[in-house]
Amino acid sequence: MKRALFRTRIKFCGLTRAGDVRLAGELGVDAVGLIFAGRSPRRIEPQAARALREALAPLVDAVALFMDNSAGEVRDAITHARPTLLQFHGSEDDAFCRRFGLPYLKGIGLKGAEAGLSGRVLHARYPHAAGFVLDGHASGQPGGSGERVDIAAIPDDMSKPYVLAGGLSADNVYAAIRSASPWGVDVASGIELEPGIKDGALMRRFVEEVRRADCIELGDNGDIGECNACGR
Ligand SMILES: O=C(O)c1ccccc1NCC(=O)[C@H](O)[C@H](O)COP(=O)(O)O
Repeated sequence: MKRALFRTRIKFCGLTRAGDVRLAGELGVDAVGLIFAGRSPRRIEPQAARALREALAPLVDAVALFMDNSAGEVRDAITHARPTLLQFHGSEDDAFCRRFGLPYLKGIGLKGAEAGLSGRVLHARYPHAAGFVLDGHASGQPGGSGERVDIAAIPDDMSKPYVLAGGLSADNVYAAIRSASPWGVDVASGIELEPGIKDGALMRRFVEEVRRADCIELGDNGDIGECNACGR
């Protein structure tokens, strides 16, 4: 695949402070994840989400993340956070995920019960998903654990966009993008001091490494060429 002008999307997940949301926007991150899953140490209350939403720059997506929340909880979060995208990480089915009238991503744990599922099966199971978050943890487990995603476990027949997640950091995201060419990358613990408390320097380095990976132009034969923009 020729990657000239390709831009890997970046999602920072589990933000709890308005300053972190502002910095994410300034760094050019595409989406920030606000977590409403009961099992998350990064969980925020819907009322707190309102302030975070107001700190978000224009043209940056707010993603509301759930894991087996009730429909009432999802609606309440939507009212306060006004997300542009939903992300479901539990055993929700397609009918549940689509009933809120917003595009959604389905989180899939690449270990355990969902390991080995083909892209065809995932697309048939979640026909209305806008895309998938392919995560390093076991299915049924919460994300944000820093468990490293196994690139070899990614189904090779994904036709919808997928966001790669699980144990990514500034130290490994370059290699992950180069080997998997995902639509986007998602990170929670790899840019944190502690759950929900992001670190500005780690956030910045993560973005720089994604940009560096995008800068490399791969020819049709997989050869690495020079970046048109910076000549490196
Ligand atoms: O991050 C959480 O606390 C979380 C809890 C419950 C369900 C999903 C959760 N996060 C999902 C994400 O999108 C994370 O960013 C993704 O799992 C990557 O996390 P990490 O390995 O820490 O970078």
